[in-house]
Amino acid sequence: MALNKISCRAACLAAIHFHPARSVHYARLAINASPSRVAAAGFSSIPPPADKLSQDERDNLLQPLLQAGWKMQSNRDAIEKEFMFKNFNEAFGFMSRVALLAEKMDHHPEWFNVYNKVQVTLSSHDVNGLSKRDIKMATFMNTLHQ
Ligand SMILES: C[C@H](O)[C@H](O)[C@H]1CNC2=NC(N)=NC(=O)C2=N1
Repeated sequence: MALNKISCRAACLAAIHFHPARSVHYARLAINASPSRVAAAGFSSIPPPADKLSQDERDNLLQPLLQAGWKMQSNRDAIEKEFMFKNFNEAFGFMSRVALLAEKMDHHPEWFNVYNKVQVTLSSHDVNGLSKRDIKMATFMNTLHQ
């Protein structure tokens, strides 16, 4: 039993090394173990991360946004856009409406406002890249600012 436990842990550690973000999932595959044996090896069960946009979703869902003023950031899997308004009041009203959606979605923009300008960056921190949550929020922002 002791050797079995050592080999089980070694397999788990190897799985973590190769793909930490999905360690429990790969650990279970690596040791071909039941949840109870994964738990016995010292791993709690965690859900896999919400999925990043697939290439197909980028081609179909992201493209319309890129044609509507959003740009891919050069150094990370994120999109950005600069919104200009007539005055601060309109800019802040935009931010207030987005803030309500952000709280409802539990998904928050990275943004910078000076007077009538709002610079927005969207990315999903939990998957370290773009997800459908970013598509939804960017689309909503575009409906507020035709
Ligand atoms: C604890 C809280 O639910 C999380 O940190 C939420 C908050 N807002 C978020 N916003 C964004 N853009 N990405 C996230 O992963 C995220 N996670």
